[in-house]
Amino acid sequence: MIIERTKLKDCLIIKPRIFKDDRGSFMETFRLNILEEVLEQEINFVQDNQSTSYYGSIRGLHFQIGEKSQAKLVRVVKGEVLDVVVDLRPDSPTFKQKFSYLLNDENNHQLFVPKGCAHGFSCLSEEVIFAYKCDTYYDKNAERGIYFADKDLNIDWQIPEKDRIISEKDASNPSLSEFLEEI
Ligand SMILES: Cc1cn([C@H]2C[C@H](O)[C@@H](COP(=O)(O)OP(=O)(O)O[C@H]3O[C@H](C)C(=O)[C@H](O)[C@H]3O)O2)c(=O)[nH]c1=O
Repeated sequence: MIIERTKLKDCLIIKPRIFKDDRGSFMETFRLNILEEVLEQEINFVQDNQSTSYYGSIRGLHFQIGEKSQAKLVRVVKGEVLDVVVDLRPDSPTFKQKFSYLLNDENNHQLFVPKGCAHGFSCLSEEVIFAYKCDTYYDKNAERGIYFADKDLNIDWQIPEKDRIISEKDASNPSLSEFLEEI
């Protein structure tokens, strides 16, 4: 398992070692000690999630606030996504910067999304099974979102406008500047 840093502090790319033979393949998808060693902090994942998305779906940009802020370890079990992380940590040198990365069932890479960041992904393949760990339980009251097509973030989700599938909730998220005015 190789862990690489990204331009966002503590946002990591995890590259599992894949063992292939005539039967198929094997990989370790999670090793707490390796992650904690790189992050130099304890991680206590408490909840696993899984979603299925169809081509054109864009889920995000989501995060939980305050004590309910979540770190996530995200991966694609099937298909391909463009995964996007936005740094919302005011004290971070990359505050308001984004990081995008392709996750798919070929490279089997994963992303560690640190607390204080918004997260989302676009479904680039016909169907995606997306699985991830969270270090804080879901709390609907602490859930916030930023508009996926925020003009300042200018994220290229790689989905033509006519093909996009967005939830009503996500279509009505505030812009980044509107959210920052509230905090
Ligand atoms: C996240 C979550 C949702 N739910 C319920 C709430 C809704 O009734 C239903 C669908 O929720 P939502 O539309 O928020 O699901 P996503 O759009 O996939 O949300 C996720 O999308 C992006 C990619 C993220 O990074 C977040 O982890 C998460 O917000 O599941 C739960 O019961 N528990 C949960 O932990």
